[in-house]
Amino acid sequence: MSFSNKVFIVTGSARGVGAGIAENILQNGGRVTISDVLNEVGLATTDRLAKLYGTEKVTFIHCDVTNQQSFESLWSETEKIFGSPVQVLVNNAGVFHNAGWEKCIDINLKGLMIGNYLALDRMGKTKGHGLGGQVINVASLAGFVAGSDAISSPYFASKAGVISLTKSIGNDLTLRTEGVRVNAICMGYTDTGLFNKNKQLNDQILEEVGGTKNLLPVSRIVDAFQVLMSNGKVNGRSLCVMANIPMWYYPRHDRQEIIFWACGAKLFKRLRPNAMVMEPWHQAVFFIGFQLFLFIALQTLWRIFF
Ligand SMILES: NC(=O)C1=CN([C@@H]2O[C@H](COP(=O)(O)OP(=O)(O)OC[C@H]3O[C@@H](n4cnc5c(N)ncnc54)[C@H](O)[C@@H]3O)[C@@H](O)[C@H]2O)C=CC1
Ligand SMILES: CCCCCC(=O)/C=C/[C@H]1C=CC(=O)[C@@H]1CCCCCCC(=O)O
Repeated sequence: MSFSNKVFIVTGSARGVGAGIAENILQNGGRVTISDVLNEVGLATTDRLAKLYGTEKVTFIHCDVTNQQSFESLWSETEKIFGSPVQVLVNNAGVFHNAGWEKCIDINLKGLMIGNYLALDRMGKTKGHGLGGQVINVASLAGFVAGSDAISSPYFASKAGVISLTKSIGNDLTLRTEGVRVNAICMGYTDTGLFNKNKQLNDQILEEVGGTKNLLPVSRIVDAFQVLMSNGKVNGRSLCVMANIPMWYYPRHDRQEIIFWACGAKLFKRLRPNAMVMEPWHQAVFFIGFQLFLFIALQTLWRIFF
């Protein structure tokens, strides 16, 4: 997809996934601000990319995403340097739980909230340049599942928050009134530099996923970014990326699931009028029963019509 001079901001892009996305933007003719708290690494990445794609296409601005003022000046400086409005924000900056739980929540969730609201303010029709735009939040599959210990729980909780934020802020009303779409990328373990830093964690993760062949290369996250950029319609969705299988969209409206279980609880009330709670094993029986019912109903229909 050609980005023909479109202006992008990618947070936490000194290295890893963010740097991969920034390079892809340049390869496709866009202009990008690389931003990070790591000045030295950020400047080195920017230098390397400037040599390949032109100094007028890429710049580095220091930004700590947890700081509103820092984020605001990142946005204003970018527009000043490139002389055009920002049209896409990639909220990629993130840390893992080893940074400490408060930092993890601050950077992964609060930082993204600052970014999302700022994007609505600056790109939206109400207060901003009015051209609309896109926000891509880098979440994780960790946002859908449970971690296996208390230590990693802030990371899982922060990413669940990002998925929820994406669903809620990426709603039809906001899209109509502001012209801004908000989606997320939820990937599994990805082979960024990080994997060489902590041998114990590396070994644990590699065992969990079944070897390096099941780690995602950064290029697959770049592909996911391209998918979201080329799809002009999706909003509030999480694009899930796992190794060796196609990507898929997690639906925004998980109301169906709530309705399913509410129907289950209603039926359960008929069987056990005084029960206060439908226990997990009741739910399992209901779920299996429902599948059986569907199977028998479909078989009967098949027999009638064919
Ligand atoms: N590597 C993996 O297995 C996975 C990573 N992710 C997510 O992908 C994103 C990128 O991660 P990686 O590239 O793997 O890690 P990374 O550590 O290479 O890159 C993250 C960048 O964010 C920057 N950063 C940290 N705190 C910041 C702050 N307050 N303000 C601005 N920048 C800040 C770091 O300096 C770093 O350059 C993160 O949000 C991470 O949670 C999601 C799923 C899997
Ligand atoms: C199905 C979970 C996918 C998680 C993908 C992800 O975001 C991974 C990030 C990890 C890379 C290095 C880390 O420190 C991150 C978190 C690792 C959590 C592992 C903890 C073990 C567990 O609770 O399962």
